Amino acid sequence: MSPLAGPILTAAEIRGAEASAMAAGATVDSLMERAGQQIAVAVRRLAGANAILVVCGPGNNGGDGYVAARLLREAGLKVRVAALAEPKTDAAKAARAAWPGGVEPVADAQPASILVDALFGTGLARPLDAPDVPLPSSQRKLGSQAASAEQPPQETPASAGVMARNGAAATPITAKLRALAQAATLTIAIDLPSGVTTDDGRVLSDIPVFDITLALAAAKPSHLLQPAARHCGTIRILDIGVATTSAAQVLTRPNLPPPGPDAHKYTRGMVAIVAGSMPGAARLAGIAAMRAGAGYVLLLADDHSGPDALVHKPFAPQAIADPRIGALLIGPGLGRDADAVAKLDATLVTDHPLVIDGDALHLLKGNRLTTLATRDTPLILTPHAGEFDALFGASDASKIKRARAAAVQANAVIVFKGADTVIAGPDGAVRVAPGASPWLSTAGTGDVLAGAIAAMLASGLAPLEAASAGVWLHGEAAHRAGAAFIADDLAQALSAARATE
Ligand SMILES: NC(=O)C1=CN([C@@H]2O[C@H](COP(=O)(O)OP(=O)(O)OC[C@H]3O[C@@H](n4cnc5c(N)ncnc54)[C@H](OP(=O)(O)O)[C@@H]3O)[C@@H](O)[C@H]2O)[C@@H](O)CC1
Ligand SMILES: Nc1ncnc2c1ncn2[C@@H]1O[C@H](COP(=O)(O)OP(=O)(O)O)[C@@H](O)[C@H]1O
Ligand SMILES: [K+]
Repeated sequence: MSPLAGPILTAAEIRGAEASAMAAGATVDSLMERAGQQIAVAVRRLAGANAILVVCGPGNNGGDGYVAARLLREAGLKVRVAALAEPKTDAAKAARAAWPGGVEPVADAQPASILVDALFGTGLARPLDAPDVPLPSSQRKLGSQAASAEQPPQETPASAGVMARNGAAATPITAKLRALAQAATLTIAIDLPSGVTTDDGRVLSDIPVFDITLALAAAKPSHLLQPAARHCGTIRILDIGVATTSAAQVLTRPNLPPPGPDAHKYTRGMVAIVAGSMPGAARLAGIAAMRAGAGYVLLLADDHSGPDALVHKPFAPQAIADPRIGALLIGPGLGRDADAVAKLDATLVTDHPLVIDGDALHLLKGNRLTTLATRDTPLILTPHAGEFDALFGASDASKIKRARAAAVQANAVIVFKGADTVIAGPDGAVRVAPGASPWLSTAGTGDVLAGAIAAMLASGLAPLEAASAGVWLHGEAAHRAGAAFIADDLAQALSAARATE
């Protein structure tokens, strides 16, 4: 059981990885047995001596549930199984046959302190209450081990079940799942919470928020993309012997060594920031750049407020021509007037590595974006959802797909911000940031991020690494800043975030 990290695989990619494992000698049954073993070990650790209810669906996610239930029972735990429908796959049928206890219809299942959701995983195809799934044909083997579990099930007429075959009014699956979850002290989803898509972070049904999700083999996009990610709770990855690789990775702590003994301010990186009609935003970015570790930050603004360490100069084409500039940031508080346009156009003709944020992103629409894409020097764009839609068009596609397409279009690294920030490069590399603090939803935090990224770019990191390091530092600073912080506090907290080894 390892923390959320490593590659992020779509449903098709995980099926490909599974196929490779099978080409190398594994079988669906052996993979399912291994998955069930790992789940049983994890659940046992989490459940203690508490009674467990495993709810199983008709596919291989349900199969994993039957295997885990059998192994947990063999380990002496009180386990009951409830099924939504008879297993459909051969492996799930075999797993069901090997489960020696009874099987209750989910609709009738009494709760247990530990709820294990093995209804659907990567095969979920539609909202939970949409399909006509029949009840298990053999109801249950009462008098078996099930009777010794906490709150053993009572006999219930078949007509009372979810999606009863006689067409009687059905209890919606989601309502039942919510009720079972509410009555449990710990809820554990196998692979994915049932009711979320695998690839794009959508939640198809009104499902509960789980305490823990045990992701099999690797993270999937919906473990990270909102709103699905918030239904996962704490995510742990289980190694089930399937090798996984992907161009998409969970964002992790960057390797940022402290300055060497021979460092000087220019070797640590010089950031220049173009200020505009709201100089406070550019100032915040400047403070953030300094606290993220830049050696020299130049604020191209007419006013002189802010910390003394921040060097001020009025904006002028010769000021941005300084060859020592390692990254030039434009956008925070720039405005969209003629002055802003002139500053942006002067900036775009330099050959400095660029970070473009905020208002400047709106001004890129059309020709400027097309021209920018032909530029060879490093470029990072940091849109929030509104800026992204304005620049690249709105779409229902997954945030990862959209960020990748935008990166190709702009020939730039895209930092698509939000509660689930996605960083994408034109070569298809993707990093997705997990667990951002919702307290970041306050004005000015994007300016702080832009400053942190500019500092990383000026330090010499490649654009994808610079953007990733900036997003990580920003997230770490937010956790350190705690609750109800303001953007100034966040910028301040970057120093401590940068100091972590
Ligand atoms: N990755 C690995 O290496 C390994 C993965 N393993 C496990 O396999 C899981 C994927 O299994 P899976 O492909 O069988 O899909 P799963 O999620 O069980 O559901 C598919 C079934 O549900 C049905 N169905 C779909 N939506 C529905 C709905 N709303 N309501 C009702 N029914 C619905 C669908 O029916 P159909 O659409 O075909 O009519 C089909 O019958 C994966 O998450 C992991 O747990 C391990 O066992 C081995 C190693
Ligand atoms: N609900 C949220 N949860 C986590 N992070 C968030 C949330 N809302 C915003 N953020 C983060 O806060 C920052 C806000 O940036 P932005 O929208 O540009 O704000 P501003 O323009 O006011 O500086 C981004 O880094 C974004 O990823
Ligand atoms: K599940």
